[in-house]
Amino acid sequence: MNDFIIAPSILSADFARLGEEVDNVLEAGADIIHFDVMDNHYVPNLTIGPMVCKALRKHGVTADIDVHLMVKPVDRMIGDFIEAGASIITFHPEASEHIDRSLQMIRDGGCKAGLVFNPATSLEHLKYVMDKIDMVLLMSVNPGFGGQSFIPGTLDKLREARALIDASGYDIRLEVDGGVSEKNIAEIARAGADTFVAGSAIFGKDNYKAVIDTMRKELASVR
Ligand SMILES: O=C(CO)[C@H](O)[C@H](O)COP(=O)(O)O
Ligand SMILES: [Fe+2]
Repeated sequence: MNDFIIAPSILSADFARLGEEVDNVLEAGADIIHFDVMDNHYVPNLTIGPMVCKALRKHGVTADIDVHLMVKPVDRMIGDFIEAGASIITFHPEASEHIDRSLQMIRDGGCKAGLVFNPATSLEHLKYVMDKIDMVLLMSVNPGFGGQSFIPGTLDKLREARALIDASGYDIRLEVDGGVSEKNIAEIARAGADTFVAGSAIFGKDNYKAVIDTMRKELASVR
């Protein structure tokens, strides 16, 4: 995998041509696929579930599928997404009664596990589960919709999360999700992120490769 990972969010893809959209964005240079699951309960929107993940695998997608669960309760969906071929499963601490157990379920199922922090959610939980996570995902918008603006306070929070991860000594990726584009990706990387979710910035353009190439060029100026 690249040092920096670009993870297009299929939330902004054309759902009527999803397999083709995923093929195209991977062909254009994306590293992994970000898969947003919303339940109209934990967040005020409704998207796609494990059947769609399974269908993408059946379609021939071999890239990692990064499943971002915005559902409450979360445990039942963890099992279903493991079975559906997810590679990474992240969830919000507010959506689990037993965070440690939910993380363990994900790893026991052979997937990488991560916790997602909303813009106003403290990173406090992290220190108790550093040995059980592979990914920290910081939301840079309030979850539920694509196409929102990046919340600038996320940069300080990224620096805080980066310091905690580095001090832990564990191999944990730091992902950022919401309002990421070729315009701000370098600044976000300088704050400590290494994995970048981008939905509208990529799928909103005609030429996915041109956007991803520009993002890589911007990232190359950081490290
Ligand atoms: O989790 C999400 C929203 O809850 C999406 O992944 C995120 O919003 C990506 O979309 P965009 O890049 O357009 O902001
Ligand atoms: Fe997401």
